[in-house]
Amino acid sequence: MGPHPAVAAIRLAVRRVLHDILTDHPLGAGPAAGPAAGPAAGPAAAGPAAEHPRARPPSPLVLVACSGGADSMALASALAFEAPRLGVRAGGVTIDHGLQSGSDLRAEEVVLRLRALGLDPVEAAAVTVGRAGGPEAAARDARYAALDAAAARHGAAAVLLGHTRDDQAETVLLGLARGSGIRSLSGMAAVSGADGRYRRPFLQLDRQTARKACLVQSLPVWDDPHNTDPAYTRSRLRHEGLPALEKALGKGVVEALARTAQLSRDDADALDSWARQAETGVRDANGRLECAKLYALPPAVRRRILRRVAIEAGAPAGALFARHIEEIDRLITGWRGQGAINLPGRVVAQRQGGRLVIRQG
Ligand SMILES: Nc1ncnc2c1ncn2[C@@H]1O[C@H](COP(=O)(O)OP(=O)(O)OP(=O)(O)O)[C@@H](O)[C@H]1O
Repeated sequence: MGPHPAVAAIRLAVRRVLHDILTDHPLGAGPAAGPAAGPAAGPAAAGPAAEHPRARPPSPLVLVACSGGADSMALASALAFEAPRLGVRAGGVTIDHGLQSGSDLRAEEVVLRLRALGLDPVEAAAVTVGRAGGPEAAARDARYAALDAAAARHGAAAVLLGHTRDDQAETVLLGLARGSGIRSLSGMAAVSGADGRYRRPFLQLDRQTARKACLVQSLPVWDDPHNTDPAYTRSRLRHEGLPALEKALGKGVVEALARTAQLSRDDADALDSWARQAETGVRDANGRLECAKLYALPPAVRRRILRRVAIEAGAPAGALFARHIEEIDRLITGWRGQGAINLPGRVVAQRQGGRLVIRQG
């Protein structure tokens, strides 16, 4: 008898991503690279193949970022199962955000659970969460910095994250509510970070499947109290917003929102590339932006150019909002002699003799 359908689904999702990682990995290691954690697989086996023609390259290491919650425990269990079959080493990292008393003990517990699955290396990393951008953003920044550091320390080829289709739907709704265009509707990418380090195998999988997979494998999971705390926007969306939408629009809404993310991502990528190409055509011989040529572009392309130029001039991307870009845009499309526009990062935009000048003041 095969595994439970939920377990089969999580394993298949992870297997696909491991295949992608092996294809991208410079060593191109596959099953032929030998046992996952055999003597030839560790760092000791590293070294120029030319010096040791018979030495095998080390098999790539894939880490799972695990909070101990159902999604990432399911992910860890599927990685532990699939990795050795594909000649991949599998490890895990849990981050202690230090936001609740006893979080260090919980992190130690997660380490034990990951080791029990057969993962190696496994570590807990403690971080200090700042305040910038609000509690959720600050925790996320600290977490990714620590995951980056762990990946670099262990020479990991990839870090797997347990975001599900439900998380993706929530992210799309949060983007929609920000009102800042299709890039913010495109949610989380299946592959992101430096050199495509972060992979999200469960983006097409629903949260219930991950939970079920933990249940049938008797994996203990930890429910983060933040996930149900109404003080957090995402938690309110998860427990009030999405259920209300499902009630009004039907069960398929989560799937539709996740599909919207993919479609929006493709559209946003295409528009970004159009804007990159169009930018050279709107500059004069001295490299200055010509207002008449900008005017002739579709608004979506023009606004992308304006945003890029403002960031290049020193405006911090996170502080540059749609209303800033609209104001610059009015220098092109609604010109009535208005004065200079102040942007974040002491950047100033003004129109001078048919040219748009954006620079740090
Ligand atoms: N403390 C942590 N340590 C390591 N990885 C984490 C931690 N918190 C989150 N992650 C990673 O980020 C992913 C998304 O986390 P988030 O808390 O947004 O979603 P979640 O649906 O509650 O996930 P989970 O059920 O795994 O906790 C997790 O699945 C995990 O891969």
